[in-house]
Amino acid sequence: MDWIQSWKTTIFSLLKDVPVHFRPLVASISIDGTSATTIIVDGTTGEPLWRPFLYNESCPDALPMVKSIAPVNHTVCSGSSTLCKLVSWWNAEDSNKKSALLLHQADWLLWLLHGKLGVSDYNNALKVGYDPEVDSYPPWLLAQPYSQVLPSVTAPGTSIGFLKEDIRTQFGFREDCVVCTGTTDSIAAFLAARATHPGKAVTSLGSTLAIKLLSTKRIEDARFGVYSHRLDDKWLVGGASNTGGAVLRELFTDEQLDKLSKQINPTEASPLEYYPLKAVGERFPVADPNLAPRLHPRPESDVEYLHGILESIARIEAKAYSLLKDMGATQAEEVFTAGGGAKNEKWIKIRERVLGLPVSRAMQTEAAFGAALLALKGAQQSIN
Ligand SMILES: Nc1ncnc2c1ncn2[C@@H]1O[C@H](COP(=O)(O)OP(=O)(O)O)[C@@H](O)[C@H]1O
Ligand SMILES: O=C(CO)[C@H](O)[C@H](O)COP(=O)(O)O
Repeated sequence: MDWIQSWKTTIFSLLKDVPVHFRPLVASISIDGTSATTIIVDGTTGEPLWRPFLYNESCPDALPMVKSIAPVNHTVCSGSSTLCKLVSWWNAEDSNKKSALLLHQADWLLWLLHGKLGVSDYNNALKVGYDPEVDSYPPWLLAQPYSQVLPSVTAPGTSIGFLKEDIRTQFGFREDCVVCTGTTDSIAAFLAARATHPGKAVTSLGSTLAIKLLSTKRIEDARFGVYSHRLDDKWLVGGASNTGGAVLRELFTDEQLDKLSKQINPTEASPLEYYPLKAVGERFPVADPNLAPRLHPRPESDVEYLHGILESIARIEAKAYSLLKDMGATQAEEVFTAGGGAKNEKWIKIRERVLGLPVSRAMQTEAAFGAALLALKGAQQSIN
């Protein structure tokens, strides 16, 4: 799969999808990307020097070196962190090091639109080691030879520059349309839900299960895959599990999910205990690269099977919130749901029972809505 080409094709086809009469009204653009999806590019041309490292790829070869330089249990101390990907590339590659530049997926796509290489945001940069609290890369990271490839970092939703002239004229966007720094996919989903008070949380039930709880306290512990993203003056505490919709999609079509779910009685607990994963390895609430998927025994009834899987995913979610509480985060009091799983009303009822918290579908379940809110913020800053 040529990921780079497919992402590029997608971004331009999305621009084409904007109705022609709306294009002159677009004041700003921002993008959210999959967190820790990492692209090493040539710092002059922006062309990738290597295939992209996807968010769920692990680079265990780099872990001992990363652990030897980073503080104990820092977020980068996980095989799938952006820093492990960078170190793994750095150790394997002999040429091109001098001209290399690291970008996250959102940074690279935004670059296609604004043309200024080397800009990121403090959400995407968290997993490469950026410290959003002091707003800089830490000294232990800057002391490394590969620190030269790190991008500059600004707050999400900061205007970077105008939409490139050739794109603007080709598609008919306005002259002063600005392109703003973005964020990660699950933070965008949190923003879309418009949850602004500590204690409010968003669970994104997309391909994976990502949890974000608004907290006044920052928590980070790689032993459990827990980290905190900065959200203005507060913290989005949470993590991402490898369980989620991608496992469901391997077993059922979306139509089957819809039909079978309708037959589930959500008030009854399923006795089936699974750990639904697509492959070996879990990140949160247990960080265990060797955790095996558990999807057996499979009952004859598909309704019972799906009930067991949805209930098991809900148990993982409950364990995650309970872990955050034990670690001192602001206590979760309400959970909004985003992503493709948010439309499943029966699952919401199951989760409400298992979590012991009010659970509802977010008003906006698309992460893209959160990215649009960041674009709005950037546009407002440009005007002021
Ligand atoms: N009715 C449903 N109940 C539960 N999950 C669903 C349902 N319909 C779709 N899904 C899941 O939603 C996922 C897609 O959600 P989406 O937010 O688009 O994912 P991504 O994280 O890839 O952007 C699929 O993996 C699919 O299994
Ligand atoms: O698994 C994911 C990719 O779909 C999660 O959304 C992602 O890992 C969450 O990361 P972050 O908390 O940095 O946004």
